[in-house]
Amino acid sequence: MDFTDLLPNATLSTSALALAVAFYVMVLLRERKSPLSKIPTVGASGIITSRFSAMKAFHQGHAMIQEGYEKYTIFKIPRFFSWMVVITGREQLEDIRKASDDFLSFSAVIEHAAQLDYTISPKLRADYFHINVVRGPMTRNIGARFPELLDEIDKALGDVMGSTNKDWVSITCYSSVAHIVSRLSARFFVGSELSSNARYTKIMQDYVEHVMKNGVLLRLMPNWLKPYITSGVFRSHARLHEVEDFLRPILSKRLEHLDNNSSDIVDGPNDMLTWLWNSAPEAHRTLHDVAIRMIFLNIAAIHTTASLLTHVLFNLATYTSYVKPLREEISDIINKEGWTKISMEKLKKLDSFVKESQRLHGSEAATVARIVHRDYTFSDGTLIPKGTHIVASGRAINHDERYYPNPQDFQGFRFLDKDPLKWQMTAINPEDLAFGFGRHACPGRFFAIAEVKAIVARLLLEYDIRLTEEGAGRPRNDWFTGIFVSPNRKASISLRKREGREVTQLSF
Ligand code: HEM
Repeated sequence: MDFTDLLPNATLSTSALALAVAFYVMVLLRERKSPLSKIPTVGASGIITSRFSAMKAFHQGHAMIQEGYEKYTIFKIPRFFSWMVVITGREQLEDIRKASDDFLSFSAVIEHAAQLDYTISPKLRADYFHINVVRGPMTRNIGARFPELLDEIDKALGDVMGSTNKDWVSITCYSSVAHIVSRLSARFFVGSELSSNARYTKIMQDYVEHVMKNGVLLRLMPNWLKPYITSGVFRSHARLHEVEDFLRPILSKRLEHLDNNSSDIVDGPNDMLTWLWNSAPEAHRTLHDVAIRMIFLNIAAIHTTASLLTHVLFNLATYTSYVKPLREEISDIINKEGWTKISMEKLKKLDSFVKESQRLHGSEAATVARIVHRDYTFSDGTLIPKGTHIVASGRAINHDERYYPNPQDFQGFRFLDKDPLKWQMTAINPEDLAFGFGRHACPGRFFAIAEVKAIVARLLLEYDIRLTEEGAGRPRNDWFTGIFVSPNRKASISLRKREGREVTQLSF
């Protein structure tokens, strides 16, 4: 072969190399100029090396956030396509609390992370009136509808335990609990017709997986491809139509009783379907609008509550010495006051036990997530450019010795004698970010906590509890994309009706 044959190829390779170098220099200059370059990095910060750190963060993001928390007040970690800026302190949280949505947006985080335009519907973000429904009528009606929740708990526990009520029954904890919570949401949101429908509760239960997992994959695709993949492969439209088919006949019946002047549903059942319809601006009074909001609220409600409840049950089964004092408190209050929302609020030991479970095991590595819509400057002068993801180091704060002595110990009654305004489950507090902070702090927390306490109280009075694999210790948590914590989904607990014996394995 003549050496000159290689020349065109060599010229091509040299041009490609020159282009790559030019691109590298351009990115380098842009990154150097970015205000983010002034913020310390955990992991590598080079253009190429930070990609390796991003890979590490995908598995170990929680450990990197812990490392940054111990060294800095503000830092960044690399994610695959962007930097994640992590704040650690009370002052920065106060800044976030004061900042308007024009600067720091929470809804943009959810829309982006879960690709809601594709996984549910672009109409969802046209109006967020459903958030006010949770803050208003939903929260106001917990007490009035508490007897129905109790009825649903008993039915759902019956599903999980089957007809056997003798000796230890082993249940896969997370899936069983998700089934119970999904039934309760369906009952409170639409009524017993759908809470007893296993297909409906399963669709709602599976929606979280759909938006979280498929949302991650959609983020990697170009926009033109997303509609085809979401519809053809991820079945987004089919799922939505199924929910609409469930809601259509129920809504139609309610629409037979419209107020002539306002087109509000009058005399309808006091539930989410009615509240959503009556709160919707005229342009959003459609089956589609109600269905997509029902789905969104189920996504917000089911996995979060089921995860907390699973942590609580793992802890009851692990730290069994708490069972007796908790049972005594529950019996005492229920005997005096009966089963009401108010009596749940009086269960102070249970409140502390649930909160400690959330603190030690359930807290997310990154909470209070916001996307910067307009360049934003924290009060210490740190400038964060538009488009950046900001989070707070929730888990590291929850495991900080300064706020929680012996933070790695499980102390079920840690919060019992502390100021309830700051330390009861429903309180929002910069030293515990489990329900977020500021204007977007979780509005569903009052419902979630009443629900968790009622399920645990009912369960403790009726059943004994233990780990199925007694010698193995508390089941280890799992991590999703390095920063989202989940209780072990496969682990079992065993329950025994408080009289009788016989062994069965049940799973949902
Ligand atoms: C243990 C259960 C729950 C946990 C741990 C939890 C946690 C959270 C967190 C961390 C946020 C973000 C707050 C922020 O970034 O500042 C949030 C927001 C939200 N949660 Fe919950 N949540 C739970 C249960 C529920 C329930 C039962 C509902 C009822 C529908 C609900 C509805 C919402 C809604 C609508 C938002 C968005 C608020 C907004 O955009 O302003 N959550 N939740």
